[in-house]
Amino acid sequence: MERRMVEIEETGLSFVTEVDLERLQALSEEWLRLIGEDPEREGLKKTPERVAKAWAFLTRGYRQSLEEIVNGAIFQAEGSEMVVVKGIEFYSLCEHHMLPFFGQVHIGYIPNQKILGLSKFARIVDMFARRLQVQERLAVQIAEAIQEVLEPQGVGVVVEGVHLCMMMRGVEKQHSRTVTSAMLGVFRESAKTREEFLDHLK
Ligand SMILES: Nc1nc2c(ncn2[C@@H]2O[C@H](COP(=O)(O)OP(=O)(O)OP(=O)(O)O)[C@@H](O)[C@H]2O)c(=O)[nH]1
Ligand SMILES: [Zn+2]
Repeated sequence: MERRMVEIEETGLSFVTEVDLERLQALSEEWLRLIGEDPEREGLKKTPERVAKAWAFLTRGYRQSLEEIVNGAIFQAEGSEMVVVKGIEFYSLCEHHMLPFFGQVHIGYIPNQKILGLSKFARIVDMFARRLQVQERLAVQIAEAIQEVLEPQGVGVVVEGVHLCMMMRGVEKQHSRTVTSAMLGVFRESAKTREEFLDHLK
Protein backbone atom coordinates (compact mmCIF):
# COMPACT_ATOMS: atom_id res chain seq x y z
CA MET A 1 0.00 0.00 0.00
CA GLU A 2 1.29 3.40 -0.90
CA ARG A 3 1.46 5.68 2.11
CA ARG A 4 2.65 9.21 2.12
CA MET A 5 2.34 12.32 4.23
CA VAL A 6 -0.72 14.37 3.32
CA GLU A 7 -2.22 17.44 4.86
CA ILE A 8 -5.91 17.10 5.64
CA GLU A 9 -8.50 19.73 6.52
CA GLU A 10 -11.13 18.07 8.67
CA THR A 11 -13.31 19.10 11.59
CA GLY A 12 -11.78 22.56 11.50
CA LEU A 13 -8.32 21.10 11.99
CA SER A 14 -5.49 20.83 9.59
CA PHE A 15 -3.21 17.93 10.25
CA VAL A 16 -0.52 16.01 8.48
CA THR A 17 -0.85 12.27 8.41
CA GLU A 18 0.49 9.32 6.52
CA VAL A 19 -2.40 7.67 4.74
CA ASP A 20 -3.26 6.55 1.22
CA LEU A 21 -6.17 8.92 0.57
CA GLU A 22 -6.60 8.03 -3.13
CA ARG A 23 -7.05 4.34 -2.35
CA LEU A 24 -9.44 5.06 0.53
CA GLN A 25 -11.40 7.28 -1.84
CA ALA A 26 -11.58 4.58 -4.52
CA LEU A 27 -12.77 2.05 -1.96
CA SER A 28 -15.51 4.34 -0.66
CA GLU A 29 -16.70 4.85 -4.22
CA GLU A 30 -16.87 1.08 -4.66
CA TRP A 31 -18.66 0.78 -1.30
CA LEU A 32 -21.32 3.24 -2.49
CA ARG A 33 -21.91 1.07 -5.58
CA LEU A 34 -22.12 -2.09 -3.47
CA ILE A 35 -24.85 -0.65 -1.25
CA GLY A 36 -26.87 0.21 -4.34
CA GLU A 37 -26.01 3.89 -4.70
CA ASP A 38 -24.85 5.86 -7.70
CA PRO A 39 -21.54 7.58 -6.86
CA GLU A 40 -22.03 9.84 -9.90
CA ARG A 41 -25.22 11.47 -8.66
CA GLU A 42 -24.94 15.10 -7.63
CA GLY A 43 -25.11 14.66 -3.85
CA LEU A 44 -22.53 11.88 -3.80
CA LYS A 45 -19.93 13.27 -6.19
CA LYS A 46 -17.59 14.45 -3.46
CA THR A 47 -18.60 11.83 -0.91
CA PRO A 48 -15.73 9.38 -1.48
CA GLU A 49 -13.25 12.21 -0.99
CA ARG A 50 -15.03 13.33 2.19
CA VAL A 51 -15.19 9.79 3.50
CA ALA A 52 -11.48 9.25 2.90
CA LYS A 53 -10.61 12.43 4.79
CA ALA A 54 -13.04 11.64 7.60
CA TRP A 55 -11.55 8.17 8.04
CA ALA A 56 -8.03 9.53 8.00
CA PHE A 57 -9.09 11.77 10.87
CA LEU A 58 -11.05 9.11 12.75
CA THR A 59 -8.06 6.75 12.69
CA ARG A 60 -5.28 9.28 13.14
CA GLY A 61 -4.35 7.69 16.47
CA TYR A 62 -2.51 4.95 14.58
CA ARG A 63 -0.12 7.56 13.28
CA GLN A 64 0.62 9.34 16.56
CA SER A 65 3.16 8.50 19.22
CA LEU A 66 3.11 9.03 22.96
CA GLU A 67 6.32 11.02 22.79
CA GLU A 68 4.94 13.43 20.22
CA ILE A 69 1.66 13.83 22.16
CA VAL A 70 3.30 14.50 25.53
CA ASN A 71 5.78 16.89 23.95
CA GLY A 72 7.94 17.05 27.06
CA ALA A 73 5.17 18.49 29.28
CA ILE A 74 6.28 16.57 32.35
CA PHE A 75 6.98 18.65 35.45
CA GLN A 76 8.63 17.98 38.79
CA ALA A 77 6.27 18.13 41.75
CA GLU A 78 6.29 17.48 45.46
CA GLY A 79 3.44 15.83 47.29
CA SER A 80 1.54 12.70 46.57
CA GLU A 81 -2.09 13.76 46.46
CA MET A 82 -4.41 12.20 43.97
CA VAL A 83 -5.01 14.11 40.74
CA VAL A 84 -8.30 13.45 38.95
CA VAL A 85 -9.18 14.65 35.46
CA LYS A 86 -12.72 13.59 34.69
CA GLY A 87 -15.31 13.90 31.97
CA ILE A 88 -12.90 13.83 29.02
CA GLU A 89 -15.16 13.11 26.04
CA PHE A 90 -14.04 10.62 23.43
CA TYR A 91 -15.26 9.33 20.08
CA SER A 92 -14.04 5.95 18.92
CA LEU A 93 -14.99 3.17 16.50
CA CYS A 94 -15.72 -0.38 17.61
CA GLU A 95 -13.48 -2.88 15.91
CA HIS A 96 -16.32 -5.33 15.34
CA HIS A 97 -18.60 -3.15 13.25
CA MET A 98 -16.54 -0.02 12.65
CA LEU A 99 -19.45 1.96 14.11
CA PRO A 100 -18.96 4.76 16.64
CA PHE A 101 -18.90 4.35 20.36
CA PHE A 102 -18.44 7.41 22.51
CA GLY A 103 -18.65 8.75 26.03
CA GLN A 104 -16.35 9.98 28.75
CA VAL A 105 -13.03 8.99 30.26
CA HIS A 106 -12.09 9.68 33.88
CA ILE A 107 -8.46 9.50 34.94
CA GLY A 108 -6.86 9.55 38.38
CA TYR A 109 -3.26 9.14 39.42
CA ILE A 110 -1.00 9.61 42.42
CA PRO A 111 2.24 11.26 41.35
CA ASN A 112 5.68 10.04 42.14
CA GLN A 113 7.56 13.33 41.74
CA LYS A 114 6.36 13.81 38.18
CA ILE A 115 3.14 15.42 37.00
CA LEU A 116 1.79 15.77 33.47
CA GLY A 117 0.44 18.87 31.71
CA LEU A 118 -3.33 18.60 32.14
CA SER A 119 -4.25 18.83 28.45
CA LYS A 120 -2.02 15.84 27.74
CA PHE A 121 -4.50 13.47 29.41
CA ALA A 122 -7.10 14.43 26.82
CA ARG A 123 -4.50 14.05 24.06
CA ILE A 124 -3.61 10.56 25.30
CA VAL A 125 -7.32 9.64 25.37
CA ASP A 126 -7.72 10.80 21.76
CA MET A 127 -4.60 9.03 20.55
CA PHE A 128 -6.08 5.68 21.63
CA ALA A 129 -9.73 6.52 20.85
CA ARG A 130 -8.97 7.50 17.25
CA ARG A 131 -8.45 3.89 16.20
CA LEU A 132 -10.57 0.77 15.94
CA GLN A 133 -11.11 -0.23 19.55
CA VAL A 134 -12.92 -2.25 22.14
CA GLN A 135 -13.82 -0.22 25.20
CA GLU A 136 -11.93 -2.52 27.57
CA ARG A 137 -8.65 -2.04 25.69
CA LEU A 138 -9.17 1.71 25.47
CA ALA A 139 -9.12 1.91 29.29
CA VAL A 140 -6.04 -0.32 29.58
CA GLN A 141 -4.05 1.51 26.91
CA ILE A 142 -4.73 4.92 28.48
CA ALA A 143 -3.69 3.64 31.92
CA GLU A 144 -0.52 2.00 30.59
CA ALA A 145 0.47 5.11 28.66
CA ILE A 146 0.19 7.26 31.80
CA GLN A 147 2.13 4.65 33.75
CA GLU A 148 4.86 4.70 31.10
CA VAL A 149 5.12 8.49 30.92
CA LEU A 150 4.91 9.37 34.65
CA GLU A 151 5.82 6.21 36.59
CA PRO A 152 3.27 7.31 39.21
CA GLN A 153 2.40 5.43 42.40
CA GLY A 154 -0.69 4.33 40.60
CA VAL A 155 -3.22 5.21 37.95
CA GLY A 156 -6.94 4.52 37.50
CA VAL A 157 -8.97 4.93 34.32
CA VAL A 158 -12.74 4.57 33.98
CA VAL A 159 -14.41 4.70 30.57
CA GLU A 160 -18.17 5.14 30.18
CA GLY A 161 -19.51 4.62 26.68
CA VAL A 162 -22.50 3.99 24.48
CA HIS A 163 -22.15 1.89 21.33
CA LEU A 164 -24.06 2.68 18.15
CA CYS A 165 -23.63 -0.95 17.09
CA MET A 166 -25.93 -1.83 19.99
CA MET A 167 -28.31 1.08 19.37
CA MET A 168 -28.94 1.48 15.65
CA ARG A 169 -28.60 -2.22 14.77
CA GLY A 170 -28.14 -5.59 16.50
CA VAL A 171 -29.89 -5.72 19.89
CA GLU A 172 -31.16 -2.11 19.42
CA LYS A 173 -30.89 -1.13 23.08
CA GLN A 174 -30.99 2.65 23.52
CA HIS A 175 -30.22 3.06 27.20
CA SER A 176 -27.46 0.62 28.07
CA ARG A 177 -24.16 2.14 29.05
CA THR A 178 -20.90 0.27 29.33
CA VAL A 179 -18.34 1.03 32.01
CA THR A 180 -14.82 -0.36 31.74
CA SER A 181 -11.80 0.36 33.89
CA ALA A 182 -8.09 -0.24 34.36
CA MET A 183 -6.33 0.12 37.72
CA LEU A 184 -2.56 0.01 38.11
CA GLY A 185 -0.20 0.29 41.09
CA VAL A 186 -1.84 1.57 44.32
CA PHE A 187 -5.16 1.88 42.51
CA ARG A 188 -5.08 -1.88 42.10
CA GLU A 189 -3.48 -2.78 45.45
CA SER A 190 -5.35 -0.45 47.79
CA ALA A 191 -9.14 -0.58 48.05
CA LYS A 192 -9.02 2.76 49.90
CA THR A 193 -7.22 4.54 47.04
CA ARG A 194 -9.59 3.04 44.51
CA GLU A 195 -12.55 4.18 46.61
CA GLU A 196 -11.18 7.71 46.88
CA PHE A 197 -10.88 7.79 43.09
CA LEU A 198 -14.35 6.36 42.47
CA ASP A 199 -15.81 8.83 45.01
CA HIS A 200 -14.53 11.67 42.83
CA LEU A 201 -16.56 10.27 39.92
CA LYS A 202 -19.91 10.28 41.74
N1 LIG B 1 -16.43 -6.45 24.77
C1 LIG B 1 -16.77 -5.58 23.83
N2 LIG B 1 -17.64 -5.95 22.87
C2 LIG B 1 -17.98 -5.04 21.95
C3 LIG B 1 -17.47 -3.74 21.91
N3 LIG B 1 -18.02 -3.10 20.84
C4 LIG B 1 -18.86 -3.99 20.26
N4 LIG B 1 -18.83 -5.17 20.92
C5 LIG B 1 -19.55 -6.47 20.70
O1 LIG B 1 -18.91 -7.30 19.79
C6 LIG B 1 -19.79 -8.41 19.58
C7 LIG B 1 -19.64 -9.02 18.22
O2 LIG B 1 -20.50 -10.15 18.22
P1 LIG B 1 -20.86 -11.02 16.94
O3 LIG B 1 -21.91 -12.00 17.34
O4 LIG B 1 -19.61 -11.55 16.33
O5 LIG B 1 -21.43 -9.95 15.93
P2 LIG B 1 -22.94 -9.54 15.63
O6 LIG B 1 -23.69 -10.69 15.06
O7 LIG B 1 -22.90 -8.31 14.79
O8 LIG B 1 -23.49 -9.24 17.10
P3 LIG B 1 -24.73 -8.39 17.57
O9 LIG B 1 -24.24 -7.00 17.86
O10 LIG B 1 -25.21 -9.09 18.82
O11 LIG B 1 -25.77 -8.39 16.47
C8 LIG B 1 -21.18 -7.88 19.91
O12 LIG B 1 -21.62 -8.53 21.08
C9 LIG B 1 -20.93 -6.38 20.17
O13 LIG B 1 -21.85 -5.85 21.12
C10 LIG B 1 -16.54 -3.38 22.92
O14 LIG B 1 -16.02 -2.27 22.98
N5 LIG B 1 -16.22 -4.33 23.85
ZN1 LIG C 1 -19.67 -2.90 17.43
